[in-house]
Amino acid sequence: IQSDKGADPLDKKNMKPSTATNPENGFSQILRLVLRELNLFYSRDVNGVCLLYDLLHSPWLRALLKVYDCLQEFKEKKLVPATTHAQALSCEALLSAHDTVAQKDFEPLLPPLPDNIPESEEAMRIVCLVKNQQPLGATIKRHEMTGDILVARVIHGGLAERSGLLYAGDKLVEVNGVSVEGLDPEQVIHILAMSRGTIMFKVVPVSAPPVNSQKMVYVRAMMEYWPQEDPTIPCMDAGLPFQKGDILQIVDQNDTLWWQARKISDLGTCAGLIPSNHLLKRKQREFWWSQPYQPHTGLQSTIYKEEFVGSGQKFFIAGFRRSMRLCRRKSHLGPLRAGLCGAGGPRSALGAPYEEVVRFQRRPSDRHRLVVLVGPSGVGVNELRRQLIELNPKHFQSAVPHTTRSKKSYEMDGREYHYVSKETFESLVYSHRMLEYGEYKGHLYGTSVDAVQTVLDEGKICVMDLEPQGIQVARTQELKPYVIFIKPSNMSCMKQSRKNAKIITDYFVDMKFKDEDLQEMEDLAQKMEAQFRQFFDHVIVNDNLQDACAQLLSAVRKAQEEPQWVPATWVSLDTASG
Ligand SMILES: Nc1ncnc2c1ncn2[C@@H]1O[C@H](COP(=O)(O)OP(=O)(O)OP(=O)(O)O)[C@@H](O)[C@H]1O
Repeated sequence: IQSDKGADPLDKKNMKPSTATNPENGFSQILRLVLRELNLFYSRDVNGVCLLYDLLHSPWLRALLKVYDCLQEFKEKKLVPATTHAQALSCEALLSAHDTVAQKDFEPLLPPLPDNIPESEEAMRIVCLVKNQQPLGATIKRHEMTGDILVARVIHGGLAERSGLLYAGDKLVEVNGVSVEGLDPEQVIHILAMSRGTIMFKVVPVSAPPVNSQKMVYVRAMMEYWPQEDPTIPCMDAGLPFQKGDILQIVDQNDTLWWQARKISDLGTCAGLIPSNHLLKRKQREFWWSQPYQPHTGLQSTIYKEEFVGSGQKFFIAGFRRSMRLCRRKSHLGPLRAGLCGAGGPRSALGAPYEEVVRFQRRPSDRHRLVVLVGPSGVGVNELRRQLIELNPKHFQSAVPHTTRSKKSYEMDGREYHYVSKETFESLVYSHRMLEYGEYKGHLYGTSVDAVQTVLDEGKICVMDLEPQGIQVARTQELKPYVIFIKPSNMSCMKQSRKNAKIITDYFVDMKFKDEDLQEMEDLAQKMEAQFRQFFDHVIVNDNLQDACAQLLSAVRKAQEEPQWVPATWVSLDTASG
């Protein structure tokens, strides 16, 4: 450190801004003066001054100040173009690029328009389309009275629609010079199929082309649809197959029977035909009545598991008691549920085939969404739930269930259970405040909406496991559940990963999984997925426990922090995200 004892204190007249001509008057100069001032303090050994002195002496700070001075100097210089012809040159380059593009012969060449068009055909339109790998994207039909071949519908995003030259209602006169008069639509399709390259249509335009003024609607498919298996679809090739749970963008609802839609996973493609809400309901009803009545076989399993006995944690995890879990398995078909919730048998009211959905982003100030885990008995739903809560008990919590059995000496009301009378329990059921309930050894057990809300009101994430029949009851605006399906992996993996897994049943302690148990779990998982997948927001395969737990944590975080598709009825317009 250089000391400059005896230097004058900083005086105001030296604090001039930098100039191009005298950079020494700039920041370097100020730094020099500050250093001189510090020197004085330094000599007086004032605390901390050494540090500041070193800092201001550092080469990097000096280098930075030099750069700053240079920039200041540069700012005052006037910018001049590198060449005086720059403008003229750029103009020339642009014109040259234009000429190169204009003179190029682009493929394919369209045929010249016929020059002998009679005057009476003035109202005709000649449309040339170049066939590529894609279908033309239009369907045709024969007019019942006149026999004319008409364009029945133009598919959104298809070649015909993108050309902007063909409209539903246009009358087809010729295809590639061949008159279509008297032909069947199939014969016209044959001509089209035989044509290669360019196709020329001669059409009489529809007097008022339809305008699609409908807004785009998004729906979740609540059932599956296979056009190949539907003989009533107007054009099988134009059909859009979908599965339960697919999110569809409905682009056209002009036809009351057949809508046009795309899957959101495939928005770049041309739309396809799907049955309208009305038509699908009709099909559902017809199918329903054609089925022989089968009492609900249920999802019961013989596997009854271990009660979780909080392995020495300081916190208490509610909702894992054996009675509650066994009751859930045993009596989810109880007369109360079947009668009240309509979720029991196949003859319960038919749901809507499509559910309108919107993108929903939870705001940080909003309550968390309820996290629901669903899975076949023994797959590890409770193990995963327990692990998640153990990871952060301040953030994740179970709801405290209700029971009508009496409290044991070591239990505390509101900790293991809420102990209530049978009348109170039943009034909760009748007022639809029970998400799930059942009977076990003569007592009622269940989880109430209020118990879940208590957890959510504390700013925590409530994690519960539900029988799939209970999902619909939980799907309300107030709980906005995010449903995760826990699925077993294939049999050989399960045999390996569950080698040491123990299950406690009503009658055996520490029972190992048998092959039949694993097979039953797989069958049950398939049934659950086939019946309820439309309600699953996420699926986790529970093979390796740690992986599954990490996936669960990430899914729960996404559910709370990232936009998700939720039923439109859960969200008022102002909170839906684009
Ligand atoms: N990925 C895994 N690897 C090994 N063992 C597992 C795994 N997942 C769960 N287990 C074990 O399998 C057994 C059953 O799991 P768990 O009790 O969580 O089943 P469950 O799905 O909650 O069934 P139920 O709903 O009938 O109680 C437990 O012993 C658990 O520790």
